[in-house]
Amino acid sequence: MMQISSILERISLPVPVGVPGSAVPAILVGLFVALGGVLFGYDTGNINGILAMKQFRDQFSTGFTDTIDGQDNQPDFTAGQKALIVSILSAGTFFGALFAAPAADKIGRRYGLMVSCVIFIVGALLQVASSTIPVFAVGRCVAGLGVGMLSTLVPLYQAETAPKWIRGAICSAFQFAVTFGLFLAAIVDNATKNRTNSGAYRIPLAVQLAWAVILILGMIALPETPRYLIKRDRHEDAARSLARLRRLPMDSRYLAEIAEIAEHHEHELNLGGSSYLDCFRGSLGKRLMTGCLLQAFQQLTGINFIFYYGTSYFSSADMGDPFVITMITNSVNMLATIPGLFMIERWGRRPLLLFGGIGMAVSQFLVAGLGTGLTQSDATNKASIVLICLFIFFYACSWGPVVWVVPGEIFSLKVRAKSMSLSTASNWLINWALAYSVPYMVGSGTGNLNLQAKMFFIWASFCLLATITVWCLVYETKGLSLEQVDEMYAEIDKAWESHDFQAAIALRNSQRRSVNSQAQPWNRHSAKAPSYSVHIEASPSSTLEDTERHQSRSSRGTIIEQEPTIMLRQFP
Ligand SMILES: OC[C@H]1O[C@](O)(CO)[C@@H](O)[C@@H]1O
Repeated sequence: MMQISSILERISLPVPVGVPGSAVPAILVGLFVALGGVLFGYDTGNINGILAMKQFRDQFSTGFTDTIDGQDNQPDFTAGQKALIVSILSAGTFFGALFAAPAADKIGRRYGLMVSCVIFIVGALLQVASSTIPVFAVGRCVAGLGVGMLSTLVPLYQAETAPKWIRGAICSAFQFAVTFGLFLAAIVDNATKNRTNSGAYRIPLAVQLAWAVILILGMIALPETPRYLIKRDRHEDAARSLARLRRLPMDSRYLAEIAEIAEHHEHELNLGGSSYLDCFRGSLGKRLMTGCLLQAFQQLTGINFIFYYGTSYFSSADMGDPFVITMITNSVNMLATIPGLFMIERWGRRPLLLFGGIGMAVSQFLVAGLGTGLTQSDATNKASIVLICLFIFFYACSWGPVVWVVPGEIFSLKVRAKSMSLSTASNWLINWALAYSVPYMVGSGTGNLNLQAKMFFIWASFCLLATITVWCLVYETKGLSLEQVDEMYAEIDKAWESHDFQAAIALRNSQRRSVNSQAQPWNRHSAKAPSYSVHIEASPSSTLEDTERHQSRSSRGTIIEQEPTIMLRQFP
């Protein structure tokens, strides 16, 4: 950890001028918890290879046989058994995502993450120990609960600890970890598949325990998020946590950020409650719709058609060695996430989603056109594979990561965990529905639609719909603090005008920087670390008008904000 920290110190990060403290601890913390993404990717990815392993089929088959690799009467699973084994995980993840909110609000983001890992470990152990389908399925469902919780809690933890100027990249690291997990699962499955004992499937299943144990051990040392601590009225602990994350002394005047967050939270609570019902009201409802639609459309892009069913699709379409193609698609997926980490901070969330949506739609329309309009040849197959890789590229640098970033940024602290968990649950719901129905849509034979390459017309159309949704609903959150995002939703009615708010904030920040550069650090000579209590100069019934008292608007609608009256009172 120390070494990574000194390496990062040497890498010259383009830290904005005037940002106090160091970003390194928060970056390391954000990257570390992204390990939850490896668990996610590995767990969802390894079943593909395990189901195909001879040792696994011999052990778990209940008597159904099939012709496999040219050999008759091989033990196998019925379609129903396969559907159960594969989709039971998504059922667990869906409920896990929903359960994450009460856990995050009651015991905290940090303990919530630890509990998710413990649940995951129980599920993984059940799978390793199992020798029948029912026990294996229960193990997958329990592990799914853990993965579902993690997929809500990791982006939540990252969003609440990251400095605003690099929050997008840090939260995107979660998706990079997911793709790395998928890639690793393919490699481990391939490495053990020819073993002649139960190690063939038990080793890949046991490997996932390692990620969970490492995550728990790390979480023991990491801080709770300052925003959760504020939510629980533990302002002094919040200041301590922020001081650790920004490497600031406890007497730094920059810890006044705590008071700003607390004041803002108080203000938001005065505007309305924090129940599940409140998540659906007013601008919070609009934000929930944004989060849920983004997560749902991420699955409707058809990405898991490639990652869950790609192997069988490529072999049935006779496109070459399916294992090689799977390795290629996995590598493109992982590598193309890297430019996404930079683009999200350079371009912003909205342009990147629009770019990715259009790119995915065009490439998939072309795959569909090639697959249905022309007679299949070696050349058309190769062209299809290139276009599928292009689709994965557009997905991996945009919709893959951004969809985990935006929900972490758009919700008010009071309902953040609840709204994020509902958004994430939408992702898993559609994931499950597609995992279940796609085999019937592509498959041939009675009862199946035999759509084959026509499937890509469906995915491409969803990509177009997704792009329109982004245009109408997604506000640009790049560079804003989570509290400024709330202000933006209060001020700006139309998503496509959110850019104006960005410009106003940029102006305000540059004015602040010039003031800060002349100011003396608050309480610089204090020998003892002070304790804080937040004193807000507003009546309990304060509403939006209080905020507006501190703001004046120019005739063109630009907000010019004067400093709010926030006092950090020092305990004796
Ligand atoms: O990278 C592909 C993977 O990314 C996800 O969409 C999550 O963001 C998974 O459902 C998918 O398997």
